[in-house]
Amino acid sequence: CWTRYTSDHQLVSCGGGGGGPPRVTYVPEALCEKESSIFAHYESGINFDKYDDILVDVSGSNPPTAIMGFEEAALCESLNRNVIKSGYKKPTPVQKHGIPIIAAGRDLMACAQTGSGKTAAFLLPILQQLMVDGVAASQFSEIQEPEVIIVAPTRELINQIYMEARKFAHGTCVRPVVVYGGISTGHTIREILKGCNVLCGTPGRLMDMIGRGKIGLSKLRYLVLDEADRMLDMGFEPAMRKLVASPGMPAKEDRQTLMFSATYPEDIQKLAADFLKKDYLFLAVGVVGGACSDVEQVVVQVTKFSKRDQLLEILKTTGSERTMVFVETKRQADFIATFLCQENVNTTSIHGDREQREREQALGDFRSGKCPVLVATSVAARGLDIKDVQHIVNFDLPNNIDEYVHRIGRTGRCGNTGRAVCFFDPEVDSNLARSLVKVLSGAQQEVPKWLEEAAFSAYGTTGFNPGGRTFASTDSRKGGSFQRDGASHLAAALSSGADDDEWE
Ligand SMILES: Nc1ncnc2c1ncn2[C@@H]1O[C@H](COP(=O)(O)OP(=O)(O)OP(=O)(O)O)[C@@H](O)[C@H]1O
Repeated sequence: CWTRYTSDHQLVSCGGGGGGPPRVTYVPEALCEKESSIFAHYESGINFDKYDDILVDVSGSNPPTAIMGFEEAALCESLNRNVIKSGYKKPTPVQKHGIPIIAAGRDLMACAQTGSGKTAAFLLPILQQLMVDGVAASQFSEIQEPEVIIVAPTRELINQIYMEARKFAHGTCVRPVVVYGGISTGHTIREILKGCNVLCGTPGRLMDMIGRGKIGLSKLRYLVLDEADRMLDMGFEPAMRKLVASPGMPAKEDRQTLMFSATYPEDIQKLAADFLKKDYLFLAVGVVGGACSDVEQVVVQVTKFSKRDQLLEILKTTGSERTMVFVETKRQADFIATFLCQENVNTTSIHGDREQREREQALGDFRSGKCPVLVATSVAARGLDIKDVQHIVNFDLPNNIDEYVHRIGRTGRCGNTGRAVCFFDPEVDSNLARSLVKVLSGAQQEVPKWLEEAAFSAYGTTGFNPGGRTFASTDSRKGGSFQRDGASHLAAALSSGADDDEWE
């Protein structure tokens, strides 16, 4: 029997009649155990120290004092060694504040710009606590009871988080395991049964493993939702509610729940509070939902007929520099990738209709530079941390501004700079004009006159204040100050087409 999420976000099953989807037999290649591979990293960029100038706001009662350096985190020797080998010299703001908050046992909803180190902000204090408590190296058992569950919306992202957990836990007794769809279930189960302290998973496969009785929840102490706003919107909210209601899952008072993202629509924040203890802390680094200011954003007016030629023009100037081209549908991804290959541009593509083997191959070829152009749907918009991505092209605009912020955040990471070109077709994109102007001005980017005009004519002038800076503090418990325009986020999620493939 099988259950899965359809492209329109419904959980369906075979109804007991068997005859489900074809059996997945893909087993990813074994990981390289060499330290040079485990700790491979890229250098932080010239703007890394500018992180210190970003305004930070922590709301909620009695927040602990921030740390200024990793030494103040009092990490145990092995963790400290791994932090050094990872090339981390100084914590980023979300780490300075997030690490002591988590170490103090508090629930947390944290918002910080793309590429600013949110993953280590939750992994380090969790691993530190497991080490302090002497969590035993788990051994073979028919049921594993992890202390930590981390969930993320896409397969590639959860795999990346797993790789980070494996890196920081290197040489310790803590064993992370990753589970996600598209790979052999038998392989997944075998990996779990070898021992599992930190379970990283996409919701579908995670619930499957819990349902099969391979994962018990009674020892769970930490539940982490990365890309939390995505994990709680229309697509995943039912799965998250099912997860926290699973037999054995400690009540929210008895576990620590941690949420991280670069964007937090207010309606999602309100909903997220259901999963958190009443006294959770809200950490905002910079403007909630703001774009990374290390990314130069350029908006180009196009027509649907001129886009392909304009893309080719751009790719002529980028040469072998790594470029991600975002499109809206899987069909469009195939179409544009084929077009670019025909034009002799080394291109690969990633989207939800490709087999997992192909998706991993595509990402590998892009990472290695074999294919410097990756055409992607929103499945690659969030979280992916790829060295030397210098350019983003939004060939099609997404249907909500948060997705745009995540997409352009694939460049300009960790203090490095990047460039994002966005094609704006007034025929189809005018509903995004106003929020685009806000994001551009919020990140001190030039706003083209024609776009400002499009924003005015699309929405009228009432309350439209593109230059108005709104500071971070937008904890919804304070009433919030970040004005979202147009339809609510939930409506935006609902309106996403049937070709939307972000649900794993
Ligand atoms: N303190 C640090 N010093 C140097 N590099 C760091 C530090 N913290 C994180 N990094 C590196 O910065 C990069 C971005 O980190 P990470 O992927 O955690 O960002 P993020 O905030 O989760 O981004 P996104 O919102 O896109 O998911 C990674 O390569 C990570 O190893």
